[in-house]
Amino acid sequence: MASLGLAFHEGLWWPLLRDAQDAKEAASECPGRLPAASAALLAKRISEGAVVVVDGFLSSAELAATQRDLALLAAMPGVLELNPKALAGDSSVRTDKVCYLRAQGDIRLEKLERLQLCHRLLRSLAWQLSGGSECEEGPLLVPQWTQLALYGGSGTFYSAHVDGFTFPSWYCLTGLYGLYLFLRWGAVRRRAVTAILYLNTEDWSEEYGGALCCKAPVAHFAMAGGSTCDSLIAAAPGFEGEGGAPRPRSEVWPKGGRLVLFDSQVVEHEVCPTWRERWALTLWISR
Ligand SMILES: O=C(O)CCC(=O)C(=O)O
Ligand SMILES: [Fe+2]
Repeated sequence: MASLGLAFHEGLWWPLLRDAQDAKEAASECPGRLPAASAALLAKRISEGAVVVVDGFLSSAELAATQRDLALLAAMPGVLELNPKALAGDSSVRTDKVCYLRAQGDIRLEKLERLQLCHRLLRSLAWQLSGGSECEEGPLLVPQWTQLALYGGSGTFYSAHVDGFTFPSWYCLTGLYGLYLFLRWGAVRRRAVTAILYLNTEDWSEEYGGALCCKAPVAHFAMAGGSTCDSLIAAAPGFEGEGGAPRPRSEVWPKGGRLVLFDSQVVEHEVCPTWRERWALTLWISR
């Protein structure tokens, strides 16, 4: 019983989602930036299993100001730590450094207004993606925290994985152990949409490596008139994979200001070895 309790408490659910907000509440701090008319299309593409890419989600000026914030943050001693897996002694899965940013009471963010804006913009996406109403599959839940990851430029990587975890139907036959796992993976099980905002140079070169490689087709858009636009334009013709065989592998370069969205339970992805510093701010929208 004690280990069940521990699984529940330590097992991601309590620490990670206890103070999550519903989508509407999370968006109340910051108006969503996606053009309202396009948000439904993006949600549809995500539900079809595509990796949605939106270029120009941040303007060049916002990106430059955010990069200044990142330099300040990186200079704060002990703020970026090795990721939890590597800290626990396993560096075979991922080698990035991370810092978890929280919406409230995070003094590190107090003076970093642009980074705060990025955090809020990500947190406002759930309400936009659900079309400003509750989703059929249940309301979306927005954690208070985002993950800021720094991949150093020495071949840092994150091997292939899926962000969520769906329990196979037979797992209930495993009895108490199944219940333990169910609780242990509580928050991961509840991840719905992964939202990543890249904070690197806009002209990221392929030589730098660091692609987000996905086993999924890409649906590519750009903000039509900069980050205050009222519509999205399809940056690549249509939905790659639509009508034909889905592309088995897509490479998404971590260009600054680019937003990437995908179904956390479905899309297998990896960060290929990076030869330049690579920053990514991630939110796992849950349910
Ligand atoms: O930074 C990226 O492009 C993806 C990172 C990732 O897959 C993760 O943190 O789960
Ligand atoms: Fe991931």
